[in-house]
Amino acid sequence: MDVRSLGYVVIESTEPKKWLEYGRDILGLMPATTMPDDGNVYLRMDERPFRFAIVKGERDRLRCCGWELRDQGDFDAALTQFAEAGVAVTVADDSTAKARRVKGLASLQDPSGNGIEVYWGAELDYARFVSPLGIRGFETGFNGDMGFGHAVLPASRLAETHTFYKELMGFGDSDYMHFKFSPDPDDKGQGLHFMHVNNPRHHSLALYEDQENSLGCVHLMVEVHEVDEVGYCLDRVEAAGIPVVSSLGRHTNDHMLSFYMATPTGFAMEFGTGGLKMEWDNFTPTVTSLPSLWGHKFAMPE
Ligand SMILES: Cc1ccc(O)c(O)c1CC[C@@H]1C(=O)CC[C@]2(C)C(=O)CC[C@@H]12
Ligand SMILES: [Fe+2]
Repeated sequence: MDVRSLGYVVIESTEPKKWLEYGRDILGLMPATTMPDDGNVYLRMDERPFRFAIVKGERDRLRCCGWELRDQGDFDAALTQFAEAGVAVTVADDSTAKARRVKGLASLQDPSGNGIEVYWGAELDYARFVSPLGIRGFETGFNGDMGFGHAVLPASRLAETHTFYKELMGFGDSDYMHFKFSPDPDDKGQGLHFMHVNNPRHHSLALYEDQENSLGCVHLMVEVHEVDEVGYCLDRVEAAGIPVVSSLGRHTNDHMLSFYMATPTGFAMEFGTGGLKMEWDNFTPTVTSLPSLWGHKFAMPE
């Protein structure tokens, strides 16, 4: 499978309006102008009609990640591969695909129960992207082909889930880390697989060994072009009294300069700049022992 990018996320929210305010006033995302007035919140960051869809529901959680395929041929081939692997897939009807602004759409789950959508034929929205906070744009590549950023998902079955993305969905390994927060010898710690798809972003997905997470997400990351935009965002977060989950720092593996904040859903949002653009042809996956070169003081996991 040749997954091109992490196209969007769908977030289930008891109060989508909170995400409208958070997305617009803190992140500087643009409320979509071309999406239906269906009570859901759609937020833009580039020429894609939306990157965040927030749908009203019973729970507060990440519902799924939307992974982009190149064309109908790749999409049909993916459906065949899922079927051969015995993975249950629901192919969306036309009106559901239209609601995502794509030509073809299917949904499934990874072995840890994280929601996945695969799609092809993404529509572009050429209504000019204007950040309500004057951000000059987000780092998403040409026509958004680097995806909106990355997602770190909980994986109660880490090894099986990693194999699923690697062997079935064709993701590549970027880096692996292992964390151990307690000296207890019975505590095996937690693994963290960083994985890339077919674009230069260092990782579009990370899988964090985690039994507890009921939010369906550890964090999402968005990237801006300029370091000052990270600083301005940090000022907005502090002024709004939003918890800073991790202080400013620079990651070892992708060189991202970022901080993390709470979102209305409870998982974190990483806001960063300066991530590496990788060439994968001659890349050998790494194992890294430290999350950051400097900074990134995390509020200890609850
Ligand atoms: C280590 C790292 C490299 C690149 C990233 O984009 C990135 O988000 C991270 C940090 C990931 C990781 C996390 O999200 C959950 C809380 C973790 C385990 C920590 O407490 C340190 C590293 C954190
Ligand atoms: Fe991250």
